[in-house]
Amino acid sequence: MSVSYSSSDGDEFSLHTATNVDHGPTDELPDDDSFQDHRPRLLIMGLRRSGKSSIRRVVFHKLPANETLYLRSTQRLEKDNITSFVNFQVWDFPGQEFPFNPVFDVQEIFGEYGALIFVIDAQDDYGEALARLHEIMIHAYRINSELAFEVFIHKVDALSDDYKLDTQRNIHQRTMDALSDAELEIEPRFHLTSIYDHSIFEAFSKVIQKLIPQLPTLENLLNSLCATSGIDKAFLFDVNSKIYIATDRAPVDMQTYEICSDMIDVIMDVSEIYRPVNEDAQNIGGAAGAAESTNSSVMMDRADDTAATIQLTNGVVLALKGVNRFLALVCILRAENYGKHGLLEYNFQCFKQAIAEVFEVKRMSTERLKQENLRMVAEASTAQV
Ligand SMILES: Nc1nc2c(ncn2[C@@H]2O[C@H](COP(=O)(O)OP(=O)(O)OP(=O)(O)O)[C@@H](O)[C@H]2O)c(=O)[nH]1
Repeated sequence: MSVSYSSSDGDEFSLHTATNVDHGPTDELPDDDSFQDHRPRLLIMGLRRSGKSSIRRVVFHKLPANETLYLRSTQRLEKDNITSFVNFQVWDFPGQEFPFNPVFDVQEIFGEYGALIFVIDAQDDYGEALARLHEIMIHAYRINSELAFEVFIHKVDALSDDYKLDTQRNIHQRTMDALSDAELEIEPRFHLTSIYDHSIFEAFSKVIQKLIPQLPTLENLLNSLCATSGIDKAFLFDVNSKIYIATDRAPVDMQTYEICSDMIDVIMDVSEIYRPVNEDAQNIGGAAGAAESTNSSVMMDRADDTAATIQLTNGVVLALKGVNRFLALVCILRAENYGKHGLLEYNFQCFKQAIAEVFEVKRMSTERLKQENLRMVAEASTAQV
């Protein structure tokens, strides 16, 4: 296997880790609090010990899966602001609380655009969890019919393939029966997940994709890129979380996804080792912070110029290209197609430019919305005077 890296700004390795407790504001969205509260929201709910905090820590905080054994039970609502190509919030709701208790403001919890992820421990008797799921869905739908409902049938790592499918079928059937009894036309999605493999990242990818209005445009761009460059499969990854936000139309098979996702880890690890010495010096303080923080994340500063290729012994080439601070394209292609390097590079630059334009349109519409809000507030206060 051969590995090569390049970066046009002179850094040989420009991917590196950084600590970022709140994941920080971005240039892409205005960062005043009133505005951030309207980020799309992922609500994670489920019974106690079903695995909610483990999922949040593994996906968004890079906690190794086996360290979740030592997590304490969540006592109060925990919120993460995730800053990436789109900003969103993740709310971890304590398992012992019922969200429709009068102490909670249900409008605040369920009123925002986003998804409700309900986690069911598939290793346990899930009767009680199902009853809770149905109750929450029925109530939440009446508050916000736009909410997407996602059911994670979790901890499936210890289950046989047959048992997994039986469990999924059973949970699906019972849920659809409960919804039809309540005369609601909700279409929840069901995902088999575990923090011990890539399934949890794949499930989150699907959840997030549903919340991205630009998804069809991104998919079309990826389709064109693959068709014109001889690429067999391409994923557009959010590098921090390893969630893929879009892929081309070729079916996703787990092995391809895993190898592309692992490539990001390999490049991160190698670039961490070979990070320039002066960056090490700057980051000594940061390293101490990283040890204390559970919320360290991997950032691709200056990553728009990052490129890496890995050639496997079977002739397949994995290519990674940084698209912007948050996104990287990882694709699989045959060695003979990778040989047409100029064509590939040209097409990739066109792709990158198109992505920048897609997000620029979004930034401008967000900016316009913000100006409109400010104008309305100003008008209201003038009217009061
Ligand atoms: N085998 C297996 N165990 C898991 C998985 N995910 C989480 N766990 C374990 O499940 C236990 C409970 O996980 P938590 O994340 O604390 O559960 P929680 O739902 O946040 O619990 P509360 O905070 O009490 O609501 C921990 O021991 C985790 O290691 C998984 O995918 N597979």
